[in-house]
Amino acid sequence: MALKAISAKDAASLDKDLMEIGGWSLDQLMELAGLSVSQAGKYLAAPELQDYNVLVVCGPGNNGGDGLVAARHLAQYGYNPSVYYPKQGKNELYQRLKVQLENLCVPFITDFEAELQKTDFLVDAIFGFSFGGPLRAPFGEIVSQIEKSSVPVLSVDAPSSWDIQAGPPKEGPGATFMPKALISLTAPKPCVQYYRGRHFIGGRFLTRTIAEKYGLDLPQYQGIDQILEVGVDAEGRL
Ligand SMILES: NC(=O)C1=CN([C@@H]2O[C@H](COP(=O)(O)OP(=O)(O)OC[C@H]3O[C@@H](n4cnc5c(N)ncnc54)[C@H](O)[C@@H]3O)[C@@H](O)[C@H]2O)[C@@H](O)CC1
Ligand SMILES: [K+]
Repeated sequence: MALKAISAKDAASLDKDLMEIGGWSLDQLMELAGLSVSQAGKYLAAPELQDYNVLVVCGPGNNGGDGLVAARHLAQYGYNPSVYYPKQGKNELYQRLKVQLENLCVPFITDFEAELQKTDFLVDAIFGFSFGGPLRAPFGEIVSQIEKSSVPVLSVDAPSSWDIQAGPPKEGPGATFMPKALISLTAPKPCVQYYRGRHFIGGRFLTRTIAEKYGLDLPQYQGIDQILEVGVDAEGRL
């Protein structure tokens, strides 16, 4: 199935349209985005829920917010998530998501290296479509550690450290980062052409009018599913 990509600028503008014209709140969009991430995680993880450790690494923006929501759903499904959130977003929405996780006894860990050793699966919710420029501390070190580990990774919206347009950096942290799975939200970002792995689409809130405005395809989600698996062929086409 072919799905057109959306630039970072259009993705930000589409979000604004959903909220300013479409009647959505950020909480709602983030909830559906995070729900999709959790469904992709469940799809990829082992069926033995109880002993399955999932480490959700969250960045300071809304990509990190999607990770916080996903961690909550994974906990409710019966997985054993923990959250690494080294630069915590200050706004009220992130604070509330954090309280929700604390009430489910989901740990916020500080020793990332030790946690990486015991995790079965990692959700990369560090940066999404607003990432730009070289990685600032502490994220260069975090991405390097993820890159070096053999833990399977699900990246949310984009592999963190990749330029949204131009893909993986030529050198330094992230240059060899290739997550096992990627879930694009609303529409794939242009960097997906450099991606090789399992690819899902999620964020089931696109309307026909908005899809037409941005020249996007409406993903053909099946039934009640919040995600759809889409391929990437040998030439990088979706
Ligand atoms: N319509 C959609 O598809 C929706 C998307 N959402 C999510 O929102 C994301 C975009 O969120 P944001 O715009 O908040 O941005 P991001 O979460 O992509 O990143 C912004 C944060 O990263 C920091 N940052 C950027 N470049 C950096 C660098 N080089 N080194 C260190 N820090 C850096 C910025 O200072 C800022 O704090 C999407 O990718 C998606 O995951 C959802 O939450 C809501 C709906
Ligand atoms: K990401």
